Amino acid sequence: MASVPAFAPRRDEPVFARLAIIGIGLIGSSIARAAKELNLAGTIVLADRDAAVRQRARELDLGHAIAETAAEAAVDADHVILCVPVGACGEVAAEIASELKSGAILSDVGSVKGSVVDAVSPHLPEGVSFVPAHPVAGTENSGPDAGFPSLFLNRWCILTPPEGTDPSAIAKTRQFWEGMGALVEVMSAQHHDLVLAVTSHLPHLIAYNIVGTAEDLEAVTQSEVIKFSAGGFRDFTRIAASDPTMWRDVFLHNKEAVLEMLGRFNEDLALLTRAIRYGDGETLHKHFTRTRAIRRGIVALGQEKPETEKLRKD
Ligand SMILES: NC(=O)C1=CN([C@@H]2O[C@H](COP(=O)(O)OP(=O)(O)OC[C@H]3O[C@@H](n4cnc5c(N)ncnc54)[C@H](O)[C@@H]3O)[C@@H](O)[C@H]2O)C=CC1
Ligand SMILES: O=C(O)C(=O)Cc1ccc(O)cc1
Repeated sequence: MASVPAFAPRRDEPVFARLAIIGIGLIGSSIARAAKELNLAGTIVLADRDAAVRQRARELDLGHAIAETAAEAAVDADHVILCVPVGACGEVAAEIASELKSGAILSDVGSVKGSVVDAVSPHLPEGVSFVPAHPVAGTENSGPDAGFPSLFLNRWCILTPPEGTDPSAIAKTRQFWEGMGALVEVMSAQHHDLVLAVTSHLPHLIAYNIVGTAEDLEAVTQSEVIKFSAGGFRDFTRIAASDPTMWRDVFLHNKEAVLEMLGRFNEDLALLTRAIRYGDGETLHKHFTRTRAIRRGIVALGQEKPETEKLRKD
């Protein structure tokens, strides 16, 4: 029987001899699946603080071993990736610090970078490099069953190494993410947090808000909000189903940038509100023409429907 071709080239030699993944949710389990399938790491050890998640990871045969603790998983690892909510990165770094070997590269996948750098850096032992990463790829689902190996294919992964980070550690981390099919870009943590506040964090907040507003209305209109929900509202409900712990942490840890973007958003919304109130069709038409061109530009770049959407299991 012919074997199923891998979604990305399988490596002859792994990038890392030993990879440790702490947090076996959507992102951690996707990395484990991709790294195993594509031979990006010789040995993959996973850990999670939740015993039920560890048990499920064993059943799913994720990686090569499931450790009881994060510290145990970190022993002798060349690359350790924190795949836990942003607010937990500091405490996990403290837990594993004494086990990190000299020359190891510590990384994470948090959706916010500045606060993770601040929380992790004080625990970094001598000789260990920290290369924070953010794969800009995900879904509204969480847990070890939600992951899939092609999640990062053709998606951006942003690295935000603090100044003075060993260039070879950055190069290795880049190689690892490119090995999973990601497109890698390097920028400062501060710039990352500002850009992501408008492209990812604010849209999630808007979705959480509108779905809540609609449900409040539902009491008045019985089931009509759900019954007649058109594409737009349905898309919002998908986003609003995203993990509450993860998103609580994102907003608490990217507070300044999100508040800045929310301020601008409210000002622009006030302009549109005014145009509707005073029947200013020209303003509305001009605005909608501008946003349509933005969408069409994204489609032309081929980024509106990533390959992962077609490959993902629903
Ligand atoms: N969900 C998404 O679409 C994306 C998420 N991210 C980031 O990836 C990280 C993980 O997110 P998901 O995989 O979606 O979350 P998830 O909820 O699917 O998995 C997180 C796992 O971490 C474990 N965990 C929590 N605290 C821990 C601790 N102190 N020690 C050990 N394990 C712990 C949980 O038990 C859970 O199994 C977050 O920082 C998030 O911001 C990044 C890109 C996309
Ligand atoms: O499901 C979606 O539409 C997402 O936007 C997924 C996502 C969530 C958080 C991130 O930091 C990156 C990507």
